[in-house]
Amino acid sequence: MKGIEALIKQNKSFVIYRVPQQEPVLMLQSDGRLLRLKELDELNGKTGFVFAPFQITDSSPLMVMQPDLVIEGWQDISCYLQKAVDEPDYVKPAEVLNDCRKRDDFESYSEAFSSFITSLRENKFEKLVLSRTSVQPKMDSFSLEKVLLEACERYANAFVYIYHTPETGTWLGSTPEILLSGEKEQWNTVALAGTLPYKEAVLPDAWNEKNIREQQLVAHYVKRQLVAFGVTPEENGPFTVKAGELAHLKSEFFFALPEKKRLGSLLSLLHPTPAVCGLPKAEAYRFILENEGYNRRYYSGFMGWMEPEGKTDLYVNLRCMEIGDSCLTLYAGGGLLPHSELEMEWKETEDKLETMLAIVK
Ligand SMILES: C=C(O[C@H]1C=CC=C(C(=O)O)[C@@H]1O)C(=O)O
Repeated sequence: MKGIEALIKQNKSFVIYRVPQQEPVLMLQSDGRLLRLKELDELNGKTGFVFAPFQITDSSPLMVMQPDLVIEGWQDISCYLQKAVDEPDYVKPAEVLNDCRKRDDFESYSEAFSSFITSLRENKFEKLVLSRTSVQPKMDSFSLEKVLLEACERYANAFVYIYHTPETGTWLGSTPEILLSGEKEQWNTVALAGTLPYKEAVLPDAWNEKNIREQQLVAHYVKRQLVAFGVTPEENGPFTVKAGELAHLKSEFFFALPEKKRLGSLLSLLHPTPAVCGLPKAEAYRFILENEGYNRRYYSGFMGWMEPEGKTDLYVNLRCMEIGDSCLTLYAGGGLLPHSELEMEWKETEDKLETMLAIVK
């Protein structure tokens, strides 16, 4: 079925997402006039589907969709998509914003790696996350619906989504990392970091010091930011979790939120966590923007439904790709510490890219 492609051709602003253990939801804003915000704080008091970049710019705006159509469950979503194919009301073709992003070879990764590692070894940073892309040709047989269903099936514990607006282009991903989730008095976030291949259904029990330290830095940061927001979290972990063919270390934080109208302010304290950026935060953020050598756009941003007086499910945009006309741009990164080694870090990005590669092959 070509329903999702039809919606994109009609340049509709929509998202289909599936929170783990929940029914999928399709949301569409038919007037296409989504909120475009300049700062995360502007999310305070807002309700809608948020799509936030790593860095807010004119070409990667912070979008909030306020849908006028919401459909739950595969069956009803499929019926709607079928109707979209038949719809004669063709609006205007979607502009191809960025077909193929670059910087996906080992050479440019190793150049960036050496500037990152030099700064780490000079003790300018405790941790830095270096990321890259991998550009893949889009096969004629490529079907967004098939890829989306495959992602939902394979990655039962992930937040899976496809998102399209004229401003952002089309993105699809399957992420294991909660940024902020909850309702009423029960809220939670996580510190997810450290990566090992998950082989033959056996979770690793021996993590090396580098992985433990990487995750610890994220956990300490998350706790600090929550406390700075006036929240006292209960901490659980770290323990090993599975995410596709990978294992990570995860700590969970549970807390009550007295000021639900200030979710945007809490998000600006949390984002970007050292799972995608580094420490110290402001300096690491600047360093990445200046030295990584490409534009992350929405990779390592966050997305999901936000509703201060209802239920919120926001996830970090990892294990994702940008869908162009002829290419797919896949994204992945990994945390570097002063002792990180080039080949091992490259291999880790390859393993992470496999999450998306496995469903588009
Ligand atoms: C930055 C990514 O993963 C983060 C989440 C889990 C483990 C990570 C790591 O081991 O480096 C990263 O912090 C990515 O998938 O692109």
